Amino acid sequence: MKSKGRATIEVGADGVAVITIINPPVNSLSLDVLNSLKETVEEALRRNDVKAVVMTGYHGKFSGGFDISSFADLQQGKVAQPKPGYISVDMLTDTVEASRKPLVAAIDGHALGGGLEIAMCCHARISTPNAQLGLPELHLGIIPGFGGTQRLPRLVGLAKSLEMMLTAKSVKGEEALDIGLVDAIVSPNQLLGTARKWALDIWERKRPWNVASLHRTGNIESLDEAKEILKLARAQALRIAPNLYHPLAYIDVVEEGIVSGPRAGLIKEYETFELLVRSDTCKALLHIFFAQRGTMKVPGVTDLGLVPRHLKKVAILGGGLMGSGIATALLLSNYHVILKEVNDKFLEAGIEKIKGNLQSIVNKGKLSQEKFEKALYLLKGTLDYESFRDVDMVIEAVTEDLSLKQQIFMDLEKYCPPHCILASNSSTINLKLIGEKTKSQDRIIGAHFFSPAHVMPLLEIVRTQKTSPQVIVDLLDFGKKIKKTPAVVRNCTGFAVNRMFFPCTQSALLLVEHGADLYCIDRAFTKFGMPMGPFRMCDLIGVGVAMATEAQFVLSMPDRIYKSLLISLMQQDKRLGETTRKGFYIYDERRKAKPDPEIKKYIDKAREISGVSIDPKLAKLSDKDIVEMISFPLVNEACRLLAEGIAVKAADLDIASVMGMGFPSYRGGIIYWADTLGSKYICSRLDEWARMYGNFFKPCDYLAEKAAKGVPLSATTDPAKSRL
Ligand SMILES: C[C@H](O)CC(=O)SCCNC(=O)CCNC(=O)[C@H](O)C(C)(C)COP(=O)(O)OP(=O)(O)OC[C@H]1O[C@@H](n2cnc3c(N)ncnc32)[C@H](O)[C@@H]1OP(=O)(O)O
Repeated sequence: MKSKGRATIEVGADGVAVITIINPPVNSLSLDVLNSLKETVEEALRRNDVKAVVMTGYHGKFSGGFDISSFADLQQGKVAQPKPGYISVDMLTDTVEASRKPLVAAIDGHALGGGLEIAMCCHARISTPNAQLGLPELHLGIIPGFGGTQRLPRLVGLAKSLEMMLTAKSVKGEEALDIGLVDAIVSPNQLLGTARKWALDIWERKRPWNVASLHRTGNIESLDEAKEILKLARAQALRIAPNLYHPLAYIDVVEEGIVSGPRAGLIKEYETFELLVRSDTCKALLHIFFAQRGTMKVPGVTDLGLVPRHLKKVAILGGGLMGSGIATALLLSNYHVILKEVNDKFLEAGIEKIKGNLQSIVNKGKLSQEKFEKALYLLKGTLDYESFRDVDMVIEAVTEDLSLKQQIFMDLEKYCPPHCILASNSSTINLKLIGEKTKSQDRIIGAHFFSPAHVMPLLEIVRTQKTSPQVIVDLLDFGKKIKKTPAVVRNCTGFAVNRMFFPCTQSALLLVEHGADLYCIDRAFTKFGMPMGPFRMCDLIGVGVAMATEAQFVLSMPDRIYKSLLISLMQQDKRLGETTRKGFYIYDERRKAKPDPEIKKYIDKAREISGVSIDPKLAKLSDKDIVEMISFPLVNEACRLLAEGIAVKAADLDIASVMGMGFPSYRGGIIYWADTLGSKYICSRLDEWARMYGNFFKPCDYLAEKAAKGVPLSATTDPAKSRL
């Protein structure tokens, strides 16, 4: 059983008490820890042999913030503070911050959320250069609840604090020093010593007693300026996340502190926190938090005690959009990369794309020139397999052509060392077919990236029945190292993400051919929270890719394909999407999409050929109906993935939908969202549409069964029965 978290106190001969927060792995602030922290601070303040206090975290980690796993108890009202705002006001403000003995925070590792809020109550903060300090609460659908909304603006200024909180981004030690969040940075081995001395210096008046963070005014803007900044922040929050309430609630709380004083701000912060922690948004985002970490746990694989091997050198086959994006991601994580192309021209183009990707990161100020050059130094181009003799992994990223891929895997088997992992970035083709002509099936695996590969957060890891657990463990570790969230799924055509996404496009085509407006569909989808609608997405990936994907699905799921000729008619006229500046939309030179009235011509023709008649109801669909008619087929396919054991946990599909398709995280992912609507409702609507528009909408057995029993879709199969 996990031991209780606690805080310990150790008083040195110098009169400094070191209070250590202990709750591995991230020293989160459970109620046990907070109670113990209060007791140790009170002890330090009481004891005559204590002059000053240093607060730190166990094992080089200050604190990852309030214990997120206890949020469920808060939501269910199982725990409550002894009185409103007790932790924030009584404990942190009136005990820690108001203490007459100086407290200094010694920060290494993470000081996030409640962790940073406690540090901000101290009278000085010393940090290491690599420490990460931030208030990421908005990512969880809440606002800081331990005074962060009031202290951060007063320490670093309103504008910077809004930037940090609204983006939920942390800053490292150096930047924290620049903006006034910490008072000094030192190396980890000097941290405690420096913090002790700093605390004693304050006690001995060798350093000034800083005004408490809550009452500082030096860095905060004037009232007029502050109001202007808050107005801009509200506009920005509405633009970025129009469906979300909590960023606006957070701005209101900050404003309350500025207009009515920090104490009033603390009270409003408490009230707002209590409200938000019970919101659907918070529940969905908490689900995503744990689901994301859960992807690293693959039953029957990660519980075998295997240690991931160190992959040093990786070869990438193909320098196109995907290959160059993958290479960029690897170079940024310090992997040696060999890029192979078929001729000089393509190789040069691939290398140029990689340089362009890296340069754009430099231009955004997120990569130094030195690191840019280091990344390029790690890259080698080649036209043959000679340099593949010592690679640890190859990622094939050539076009979706089965026979080409089969030939490549046969070649790889000849040239690569026996330990080398043979990965394919195929987005749709069944891996069993790709590796069919080799004897290396135990080391063949899918490493499916999403475009742009150096930006998109998901790595879909596809295992066949023969892929060895060691190779899966290696890929999970590799995914984490290149800062992707891995999701392990079973092999099939389209794997999880594309298999779920395909019915979305199909359903959109069906609706349009039956009379719905294409642009209304895309608009309803983006209002729902998707980054773009299915037609805009089709233009982005290109009509050619959409056709190739469809060809694969026509073979693997012929019984539930909606046959539309719309895309092939567009292809015949070279309306290939964004690249040709004409697809479902037309594009200006800055790639801004505009509806094109000409598209009606293609829709009419497709309708005429397939003999579909217009259903006038579809021209007047509400946004809600559009979203459901497009998304429920997706839910249906997700259910098939669970029934077939392609995904072992419903939560993995939530992550795959959020990180691979841009499904809004604040809706908790596809299955979580579906469960908020109820399996019965979804099944009945699909049934209704199946009667009206055909088998494409027919609910699968898994969905029908859950609906009949009235149980959630996430109540998955017996894992033992799953094929994983
Ligand atoms: C009142 C306050 O204002 C409210 C708050 O403080 S809300 C909390 C704010 N803090 C956060 O949002 C930080 C969340 N945590 C993180 O971002 C990352 O875990 C981290 C950067 C601290 C560490 O990252 P990393 O080293 O990659 O470890 P990671 O795999 O994420 O986490 C390790 C384990 O700690 C758990 N964990 C991380 N932060 C936690 C937290 N705040 N509470 C409880 N558990 C936490 C994870 O669930 C995971 O558990 P598992 O091993 O059982 O899956």
